[in-house]
Amino acid sequence: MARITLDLAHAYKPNPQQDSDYALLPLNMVFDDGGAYALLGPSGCGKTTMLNIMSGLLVPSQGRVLFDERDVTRASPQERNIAQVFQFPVIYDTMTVAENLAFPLKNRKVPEARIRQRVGQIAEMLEMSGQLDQRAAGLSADAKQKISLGRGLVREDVAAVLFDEPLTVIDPHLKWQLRRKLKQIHHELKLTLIYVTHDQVEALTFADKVVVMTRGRAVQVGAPDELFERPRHAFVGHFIGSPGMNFLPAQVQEGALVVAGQRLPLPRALPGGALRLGVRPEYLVLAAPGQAGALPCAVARVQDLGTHQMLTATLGGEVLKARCAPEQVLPAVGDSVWLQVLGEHTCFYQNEELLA
Ligand SMILES: Nc1ncnc2c1ncn2[C@@H]1O[C@H](COP(=O)(O)OP(=O)(O)OP(=O)(O)O)[C@@H](O)[C@H]1O
Repeated sequence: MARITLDLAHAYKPNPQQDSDYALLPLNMVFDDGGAYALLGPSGCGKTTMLNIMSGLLVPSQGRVLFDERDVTRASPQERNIAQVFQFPVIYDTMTVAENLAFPLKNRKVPEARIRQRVGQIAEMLEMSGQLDQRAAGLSADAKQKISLGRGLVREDVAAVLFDEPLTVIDPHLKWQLRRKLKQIHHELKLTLIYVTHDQVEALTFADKVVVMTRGRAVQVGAPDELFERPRHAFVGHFIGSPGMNFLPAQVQEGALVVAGQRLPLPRALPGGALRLGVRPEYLVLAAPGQAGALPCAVARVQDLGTHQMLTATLGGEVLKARCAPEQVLPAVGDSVWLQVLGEHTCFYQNEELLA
């Protein structure tokens, strides 16, 4: 295994002039040996570009890639000793499940006894022990993709295992199980795993550290709870969570915080200029009329979502969402409601960046 350092940028077109010419803007990032990482972001943000640069399928247009201290910028995937799992199964239909799992080990001339042991271990982890002697051809798409996962995980000597949206073809119920399974496998095998997805649930369940990306930029690398509690960039607040963070334009004026034309006590030292106040629906609670740090809003919608209720309210032209307990008695549509926008979980952003 290896610690992977990226100090690079990538543009597919020659002579990039502006930020939008880059698939990956200049970045400096370290993936620790043995870590479980997810690269998370919307379509086109640069996840696959970053993964392909790590695997050696793509040479960055500037900068370099290090595996530990070794410069591998121009080394092939084989030279880097990387295992990869793609969206669709890459297996041999004519071989049995066991032969498929053994293949990467046979190629590396691992002794037979060790191969049997390791194939047995991986099959057990993926709950495929009963299918080891079956031919892959007759298996479902889900089972075939499980074999692909197994082939990615079977070698002990790889620098890292890279996954590119590996659960896309998997049935939703099994997907849920496999996400958890992969996390457990990571703890048992202690391999460096890097997992590309645009699905936050997948990223947050699987990874110890999530790299959140938008428009070619890695805007935050953090544990799932850090991304939830202290999004360092407004995009992270918006992208993580369901729904994402509420944002309100705000300004410091004469020692007060002005939000939607109302003056609130300044919660902490904040600079002048345009700010954005961010508060997650989970922390936007109902308050008594006139309570410090609360604002009067109009109830636009109340939804019973089983595990919780979602209250949607408007404040001037802004829309706010509050996640409320299922049994909480909520005001009716059209009523006025006071919502606590200031509290210990409230974040402030300037130019999209979290202020200290
Ligand atoms: N071979 C290529 N040639 C030119 N531009 C490319 C190429 N591959 C990707 N791009 C562009 O680079 C940017 C990043 O693409 P990339 O595939 O890395 O994003 P992604 O986050 O993996 O998206 P998706 O989830 O849709 O695969 C996009 O604007 C894309 O159009």
